[in-house]
Amino acid sequence: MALVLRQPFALRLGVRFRLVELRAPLAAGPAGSAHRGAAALASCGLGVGCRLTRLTRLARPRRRQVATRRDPMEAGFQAAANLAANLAANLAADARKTAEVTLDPATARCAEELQAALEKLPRSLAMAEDLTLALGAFSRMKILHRGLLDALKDLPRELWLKLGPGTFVQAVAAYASFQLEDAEFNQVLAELIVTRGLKLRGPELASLGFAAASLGLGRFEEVAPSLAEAYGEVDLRSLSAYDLSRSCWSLARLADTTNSATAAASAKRLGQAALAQAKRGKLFGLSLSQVLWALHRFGLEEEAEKLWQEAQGRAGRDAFGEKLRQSSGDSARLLLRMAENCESPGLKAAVLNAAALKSEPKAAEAILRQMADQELWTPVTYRLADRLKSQVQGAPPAPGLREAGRGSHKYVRALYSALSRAQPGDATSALKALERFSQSSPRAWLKFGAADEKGKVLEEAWRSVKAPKATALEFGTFLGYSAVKLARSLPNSRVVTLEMDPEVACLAMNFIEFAGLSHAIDVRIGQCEDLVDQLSEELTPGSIDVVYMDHNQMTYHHDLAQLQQSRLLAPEVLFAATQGLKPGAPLLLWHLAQAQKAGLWADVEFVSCPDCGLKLMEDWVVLARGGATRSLKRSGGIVSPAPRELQLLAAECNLMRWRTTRGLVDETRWNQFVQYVRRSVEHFGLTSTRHAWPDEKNRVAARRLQYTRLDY
Ligand SMILES: C[S@@+](CC[C@H](N)C(=O)[O-])C[C@H]1O[C@@H](n2cnc3c(N)ncnc32)[C@H](O)[C@@H]1O
Repeated sequence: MALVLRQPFALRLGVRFRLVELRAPLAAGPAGSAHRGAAALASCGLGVGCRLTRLTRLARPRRRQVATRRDPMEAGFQAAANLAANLAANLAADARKTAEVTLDPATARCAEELQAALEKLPRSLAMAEDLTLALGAFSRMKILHRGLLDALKDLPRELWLKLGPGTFVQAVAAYASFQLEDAEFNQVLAELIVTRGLKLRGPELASLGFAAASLGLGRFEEVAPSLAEAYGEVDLRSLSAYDLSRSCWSLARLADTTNSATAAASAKRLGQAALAQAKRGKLFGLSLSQVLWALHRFGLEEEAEKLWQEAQGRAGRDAFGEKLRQSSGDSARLLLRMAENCESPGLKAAVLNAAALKSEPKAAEAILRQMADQELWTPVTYRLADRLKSQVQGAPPAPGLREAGRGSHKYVRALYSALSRAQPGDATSALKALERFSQSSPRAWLKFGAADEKGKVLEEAWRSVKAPKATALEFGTFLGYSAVKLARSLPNSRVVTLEMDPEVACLAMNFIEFAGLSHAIDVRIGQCEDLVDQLSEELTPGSIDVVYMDHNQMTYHHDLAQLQQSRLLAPEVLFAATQGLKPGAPLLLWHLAQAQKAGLWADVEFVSCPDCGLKLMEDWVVLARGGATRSLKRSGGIVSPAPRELQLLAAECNLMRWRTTRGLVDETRWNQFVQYVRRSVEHFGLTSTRHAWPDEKNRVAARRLQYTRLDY
């Protein structure tokens, strides 16, 4: 059965895989009996029975009965798969810490045993079930196992069709959690979803829909209608708030939201069920923001408003972020509401300052008065009051609050450190103060992609832009450090900068006002993908002269493709991105190199620099200049998909990003990992084109480092 693509090929690059890292629940795979697994593994002669004793003792007994395989090879694979499930179960049960499981030699041995068994094992239904079990376990442990992924991809179609519905969903969900961009296999999965039919229980349907949306299967015409219909039939009372919200989100990602009555009707039902959950106090934060986002996409504004009224007391940052993006007109009112939930006085004052910055003068005056009553004026408020010629008597007296307050987050402390050390209106001293804060201790370190040597390379490139009144678009504002650098490097420019975290965006607005650049820098709150859609309605085609990306390396190439299709880019656009090697954006490197060969970019550079002042850490700044012979907007149809090795490498880079958030990757491991990324991309002809190291010896030493992989 051939599935029809919903979009022309040229548009396919724009299909998104966003939110998976943030929102993907780790696929819930089945788990077999630990004891059976141990016995089977011992009996098949792989020689690890004794090691298993320790591991199985840690595991919680699992209820699911798994038939023991007769064939010794099958039994060995089953045992290894059970072992993987036990390792993951220990993790889930909190019996062991993430670090232990990821770095544990037992995990490495289990991965090797699976690989060894896979190489010899004939494909059968039993094998496919065990494969699903093992892949689900590795997905939950956030460890990539290439052999398992390859085996899943190569499973014969008849086995896919024989898998029970639950196992099928688990297999697709586990695969999707790795975010591979394999268009060919996606087509196979899309076809299977449609062919097999969707008679599933509610939670299974939620998992499958989420996996399909994460993989971008909505591009295949039949997938969205099938899922929409299935959502329409399922008993929504069986869904938790979590499953309801991801179902709603998935449907909006998969379906053509402007032209599908079935999908809109299912979205409405899901929205009503979400409202019921909100009334019980069960829908908040990210889940709430997903439903709001989806209802808005379907044009179900009344439903979205009812839901917001019900749930806003428990909204959290994500939902406020989404609401702020949707209602640009009353952003000040929303920020005032958000400020009520800020515990630290420093953050509260910063959010109120941001509300005043977003208000008309009369409303801003009222906010300043409210802040004075609460003694929340900061140096930023004094600057703003000056600009507005406010009549309000500030409190505390000038210069105002310069301490973030006890228990404040590092980012808030960083802002206040700048407010207390730098000169108001002096961008250079403000930037220096942030740098000093970041360097003051390892715990204070902040990720500024445009600092140090990389900063010099970027500033030099920005200064070379010839457009007299350039418009620059930045992805990832954070505290506004690079936005200020951009605005300084491009005199008379307008910088639009995109930030998904509303509190962080408020801190940035404060920093920018303090640096005296509010007139030049416009901070927009929301997911960049949605904000770019909004910008393309607002700006004239060809109006963006500079793009700078420093947000999520996994999506750089999609975000660039979206910009190209939006026609917003000027023909001579300068595209710049940092973190090309750390954690790595192999797919962006591939796409740019391919597009340059196709004559879409006049010039592409990968500049090797030390990362953020760290001596042996290599990173690449990516620069691409327009002005080529072919129109940039056509690149989607010309650039060939990245080879599988690079797709897998991109997934590994993403897992390293995740491990960093768990404190699993120290500086030494990062130094080694980036060299592994460098060697891997060099196999595909992607090499650095120039070096900007203050000390060449360090670059040479860094390039000798070897990495022991955490993935398999
Ligand atoms: C490394 S920081 C940016 C640093 C900043 N450019 C600088 O040097 O000052 C990345 C920022 O991107 C934001 N971000 C990540 N993904 C995003 C997305 N999809 N849309 C908007 N912002 C995003 C994060 O919240 C974070 O604040």
